[in-house]
Amino acid sequence: MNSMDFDVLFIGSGHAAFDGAVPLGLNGQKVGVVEENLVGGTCPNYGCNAKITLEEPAEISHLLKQMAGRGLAAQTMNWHDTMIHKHEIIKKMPALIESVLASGQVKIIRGHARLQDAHTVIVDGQAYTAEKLVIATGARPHELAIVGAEYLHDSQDFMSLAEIPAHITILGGGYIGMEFATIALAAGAQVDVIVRHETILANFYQPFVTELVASLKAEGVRFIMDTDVEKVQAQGANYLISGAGDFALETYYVLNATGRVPNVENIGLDIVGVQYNAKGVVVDEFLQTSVAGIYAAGDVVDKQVPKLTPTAIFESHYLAKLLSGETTAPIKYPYVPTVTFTTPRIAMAGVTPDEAAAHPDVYEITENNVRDDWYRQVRNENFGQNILVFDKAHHLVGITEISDRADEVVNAVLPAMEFGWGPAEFERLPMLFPSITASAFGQI
Ligand SMILES: Cc1cc2nc3c(=O)[nH]c(=O)nc-3n(C[C@H](O)[C@H](O)[C@H](O)COP(=O)(O)OP(=O)(O)OC[C@H]3O[C@@H](n4cnc5c(N)ncnc54)[C@H](O)[C@@H]3O)c2cc1C
Ligand SMILES: NC(=O)c1ccc[n+]([C@@H]2O[C@H](COP(=O)([O-])OP(=O)(O)OC[C@H]3O[C@@H](n4cnc5c(N)ncnc54)[C@H](O)[C@@H]3O)[C@@H](O)[C@H]2O)c1
Repeated sequence: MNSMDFDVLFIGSGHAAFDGAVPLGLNGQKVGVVEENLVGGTCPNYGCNAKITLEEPAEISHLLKQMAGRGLAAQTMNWHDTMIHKHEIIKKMPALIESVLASGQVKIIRGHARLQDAHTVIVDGQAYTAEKLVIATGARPHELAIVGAEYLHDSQDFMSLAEIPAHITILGGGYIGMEFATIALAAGAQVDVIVRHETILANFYQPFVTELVASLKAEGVRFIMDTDVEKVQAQGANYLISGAGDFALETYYVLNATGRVPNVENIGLDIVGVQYNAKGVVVDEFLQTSVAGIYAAGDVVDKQVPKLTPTAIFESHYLAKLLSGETTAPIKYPYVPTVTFTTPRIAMAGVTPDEAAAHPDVYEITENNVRDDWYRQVRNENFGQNILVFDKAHHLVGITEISDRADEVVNAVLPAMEFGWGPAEFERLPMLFPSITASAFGQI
């Protein structure tokens, strides 16, 4: 009989924790999560779900613009009303996830957790013991060490704005920079994006990124490249951003979107001897840290796979199987898909066009112009290309697409990639017609 308070105790209650905590609890284990903020963590409350309730209205507004004169009229997104709608949906998230946790008899402990030893966590002075611990503390916005850093806002601040400022300046050309530029633009703001180097969305296929940037520019977004911001000064209700040389820009709002850093501080890692670095907690192929019995999952982990919700969920499910003895195998990541929720979208999974081009002996590449596909023309889409990568047995191993519905297309073909379907399997798949999936599979 285990005399500890818990069999497994998670620090954090985001996807890296709750997706695995519930099956462990349903399996009869004593499970707890410690949370110092909103239950559910970043993705539901301040990330994916929150963002998409703003991005989808932006996308609908974009679609109406595309269809203007074809039976519909263009309409700008009303920020104030969209925000009320977003709050109505998102404020329910913590209670929803609490009920999911309750379904697995998972105990929620509120407060800040700190490791005391390999089996003890202190939460606001109270000790809790556990056979196994999982560090799932996620990440937070990267802070820029510049003069006037106190005037910078992060993505969470932006998603709480009651009104959209007339002029927004975004620092960073990554996921948040591009997605929030798209949203602010649809709400009628003048948007400037300042990028430190010459590359935007560095992990994505650059010819498609060039098309996305050209589209945003055509809609009015200004990109200021190769510029290091050094100072932000308040000037009444405005801000003056200045940088190397004589760079100066006046704006009403500055969004810092220069990345996220893992939450490794103040949780007792040094006390217990858990190894970590600037990219996160170091784990082995079982997600076990340098201390036996302490594991880590999600954004806090230093890893090669993208730090995204699908990754956090996969890792959490893996740990549920490992810690309940259902598996003894190392983690084997699937193809992790990713998308920028911009208009148009760029989505990808698996082998990239660049990797494929570098290994012509292993891969074959097919390029498709999907914009001219009759079904995409129903929505008068302006963009649409994809690159499919096949192995020599003609199994799909990679896809990159730019189009309004690139996310749906990549999702549709993921099973084919993951389970190695070839032409024979596709022949056995009747698809709803017309549908974006049928359109995507037509190319394979
Ligand atoms: C604006 C934005 C948009 C995003 N959009 C997408 C998207 O569209 N698709 C996608 O796949 N990913 C997206 N992401 C990334 C995604 O949100 C993360 O990959 C995911 O939430 C990671 O989950 P996690 O459980 O590892 O961490 P988190 O969800 O961050 O959970 C960690 C939790 O631990 C708690 N915590 C930390 N330290 C302690 C402590 N000492 N004691 C107690 N509690 C503690 C925190 O309060 C937090 O609730 C987005 C991120 C942001 C910021
Ligand atoms: N659609 C999605 O899946 C999605 C959406 C939003 C966020 N996310 C997750 O959240 C993370 C954070 O997003 P993000 O856009 O903040 O990060 P990011 O890593 O995608 O982009 C950061 C940007 O900031 C720049 N930068 C970094 N340091 C800088 C500095 N000191 N000065 C100026 N520029 C600097 C980088 O060059 C890059 O352009 C993402 O990496 C991703 O894991 C995912």
